Amino acid sequence: MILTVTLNAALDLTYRVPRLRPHTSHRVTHAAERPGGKGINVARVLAALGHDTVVTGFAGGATGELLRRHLADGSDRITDALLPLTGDTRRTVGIVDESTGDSTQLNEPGPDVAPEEWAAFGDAYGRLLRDAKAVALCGSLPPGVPVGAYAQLVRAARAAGVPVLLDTDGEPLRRGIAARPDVVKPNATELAALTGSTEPLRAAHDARRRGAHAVAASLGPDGLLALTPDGAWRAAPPRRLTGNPTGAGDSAVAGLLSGWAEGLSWPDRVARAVALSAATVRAPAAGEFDRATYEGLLPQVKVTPA
Ligand SMILES: O=P(O)(O)OC[C@H]1O[C@](O)(CO)[C@@H](O)[C@H]1O
Repeated sequence: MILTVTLNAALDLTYRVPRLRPHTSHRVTHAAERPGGKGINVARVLAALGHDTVVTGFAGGATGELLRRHLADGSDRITDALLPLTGDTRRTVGIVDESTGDSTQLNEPGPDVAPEEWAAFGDAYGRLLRDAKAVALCGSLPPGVPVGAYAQLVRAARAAGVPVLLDTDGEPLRRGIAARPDVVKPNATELAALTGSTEPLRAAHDARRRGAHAVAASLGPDGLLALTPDGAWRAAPPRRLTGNPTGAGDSAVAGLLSGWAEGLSWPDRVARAVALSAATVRAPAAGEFDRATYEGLLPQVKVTPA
């Protein structure tokens, strides 16, 4: 199975409004809620691609219970190995402006995690790694989890011989990358903040020097840049697609991981990541992908040496 870790899971709420105007009140035309947080989004896409997928992390309180009930309804085909927590799982709110398609995201910080809850996670994670053929560590850290948590989880995966992908930002990324993950998947802003360079290829070289074996940087509508031990590639969709980009980076992670698990070459992995990202932007619900768009775009993704 493929394991995804979401330490700061969320119940994602999406509100659609005809036009978003700050300082005014809005009538919501459509509201949706679903289990979220980056690793859960990755898992949903992996499962839709036919991979046996397990999610772990934390879920607590009434919101955590609701999130787990959604997972248990089976529609996402994900196995729930989330650990209980005393605190209440956070919510995130995405507001989609129907006049432009743009979305505005509000992410709560998340519940406090006690030292004994974090220690219990370390034990459970070690057990889950025994059956994992790859692991993705995704998203922000909730309060109480040490800032070096991802470095610790990367080291544990490497010690267990399980390939590990890291998708986070800020200090947890800076520390995590030094633990030598197989792949990091920052977006352009996160990569620039890490390295101080806004030129993606130069920044990716810097990220590799900091410890990542491979860097796959998502560049929004411009696609993806991969700098790997096998070579460097840019992958771009055939045209700019408009829509809701929430979860597009998570779909890219699923594309990279599923491609790795199926033994695809790096150029084929990045093509899949870009097609899945673009198909997520086009899907009506945030964090899902439109399969027809994905299948139509995949052969049209242009992969060129970088
Ligand atoms: O963990 P964070 O970085 O706060 O991001 C979480 C949020 O990002 C998303 O995963 C989209 O990438 C949402 O589902 C939402 O839960």
